[in-house]
Formats: sequence, C-alpha cells, structure tokens
Amino acid sequence: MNIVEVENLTKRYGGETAVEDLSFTLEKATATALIGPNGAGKTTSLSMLANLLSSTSGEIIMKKDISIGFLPQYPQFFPWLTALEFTELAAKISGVDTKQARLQSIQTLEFVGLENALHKKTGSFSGGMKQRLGLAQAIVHRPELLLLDEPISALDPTGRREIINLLKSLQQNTTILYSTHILNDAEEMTDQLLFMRDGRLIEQGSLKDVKKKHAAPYIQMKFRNSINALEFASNHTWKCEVKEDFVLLPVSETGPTMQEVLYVLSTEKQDIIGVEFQDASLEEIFLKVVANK
Ligand SMILES: Nc1ncnc2c1ncn2[C@@H]1O[C@H](COP(=O)(O)OP(=O)(O)OP(=O)(O)O)[C@@H](O)[C@H]1O
Repeated sequence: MNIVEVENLTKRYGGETAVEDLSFTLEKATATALIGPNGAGKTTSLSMLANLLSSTSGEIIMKKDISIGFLPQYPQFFPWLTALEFTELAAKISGVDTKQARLQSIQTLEFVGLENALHKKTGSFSGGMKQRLGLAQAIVHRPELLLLDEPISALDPTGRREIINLLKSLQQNTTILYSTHILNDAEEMTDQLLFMRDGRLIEQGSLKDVKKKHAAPYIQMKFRNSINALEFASNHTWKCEVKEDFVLLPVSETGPTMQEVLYVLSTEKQDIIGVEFQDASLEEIFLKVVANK
C-alpha cells in the first residue's frame, strides 16, 4: 500500500530550479534512500514532503491524517533545555498528551542511546549526541512516516552502525525516507533507491534492480603484482579489466563461470593470491549512473 505519492514535484527559486518533475511513491513500512551529490535537491524535496516548504508545481498525496516525523539536516535545539525537556516539548507539539509525552520521551531517549543524558542541557551535547537527539524528537510521537535529512552523516562509524540498526528496527511500523551521501551505509537499509542530480530523479528502483541494470557482479582475481595481472589478461580472450594487481571479469551469460576460471587457474601456472566474487557497491553504481546520464 502506498502511503505517499509524489507527482511531478517542482521547486524553483526565481530562475533557478532546485527540484524538477520529481515523481515517486513510498510504500508502507519500507525504507527509501534519497541519494545525490551536494545541491541535487534532496533537502528541498524532504522539506516539501515535511510541509515546511511549498512547491512551485506538482503534487504530494499522502495517506489521510498521516503523522510525520522530520529530522532536518542541521537540527536546532534550545540549549537551555535538557534532552528530556526538549523531547517532551517535541512530543507535545506533535499532539501527545502531557503524561504520555514524558513516558514516550524517556523511552525514546533510551532507544537512541541517550539514557545517560536525560537531564543534561542540550547546549553541552556533542555533534553525535545532537544527531541522536534530533532523531529522538523525530520519532517520539511514533510517526507513520519518518523523513530524515542526512541522519547518519555527522556520526562516526560506530554511531552510524548504531543508528542504522535503530532505524532498521523501526522499519516494521514506519515508512522511512532518508537522504544520505554515505552510500555503503545506505546499502544496508534500502527497499528503494532514488538517485537525484541537478534537481532531477535520474534513477530509481530496488537495490537489486538498480544493481542488475547498471553493474553486474564480477569475478576478482588478485595477482602477486600488476605484471602478472596484465600477463593473465593478455593471455586470455575473456573481456576483462586490469586494475593494478587485480583482474576483474564481469559475470555475464556469455562470460566464463567461476568454475571455468578456477579450472584455468588450476591448470595454468599463475602467480595468483586470491579469487572471489565481488558485487558492485552502491558507490560504484551511483558513479556509473551519474556518469551515464
Ligand atoms: N532558499 C534557496 N534559495 C535559492 N536557492 C536554493 C535555496 N535552497 C536551495 N537552493 C538551491 O537548490 C538546489 C538544491 O539544494 P538542496 O539543498 O535541496 O540540495 P541537497 O541535495 O540537499 O544538497 P546537500 O547534499 O548539499 O545538502 C541547490 O542548487 C541550492 O543552491
């Protein structure tokens, strides 16, 4: 079931177009990653969905009475409030009654890993703590739709992993649309990918479909040195690519199978260190899509 339908959404600032003709749908309880370089139009799109910015044209159709949580790219807090006071305030603004607001705030702050900072003033928070608090205020009222603008970018690798795991655990009941430029992390929480550039959607689909369309997996052979790798590539008619000590062999219907490759390597005397299947990363795919459009 679709809970959001975006149709031909466009935002112009004077003569400049920030978002152009954007169309996509969000299915209930799925995670969609909005990916694109700086200035692609991600924040503008999320702000229109959060109803913080009006569109120039196009439509956003949402499920009736949907509750929305929004994490801005640079969340602002009142530095004199404690984490609990701030989260309670956010809950009340979103319509949660006073008693429930306190309970849900405590639970949410524990959920995002701020259980030891409930009574600390937000003005003393580190960047990572602020990011967690930003997430807390976005989810404290248990929204059906969660819009997150770069929720993990300000975190260190451990923090990113934790937040991704938290978001994944929310996914059963929540529809998530988030922007990011950390593509390898996005790969872990993506039912749908939306690639944007210059305000336009340049590719969309499931991770599997986008990978299938743009980047086949390949067999990667690592040789002792680049001379060995070049020698191997020139001694065979397989269509392959040499990258330093590696020979990359795309897996295709017409190309050799892993079995054939292993057979060749075992019968010929090769100075080889390892052979493995490699799946193209989201980063490689994104660079390819951007380059081809
Ligand atoms: N208030 C504004 N006035 C004029 N132009 C704007 C305004 N806000 C955004 N833009 C322009 O719209 C385009 C898209 O910006 P947006 O912030 O949505 O991109 P983004 O993909 O979120 O980028 P980033 O990854 O850097 O946050 C940019 O060219 C930007 O300069």
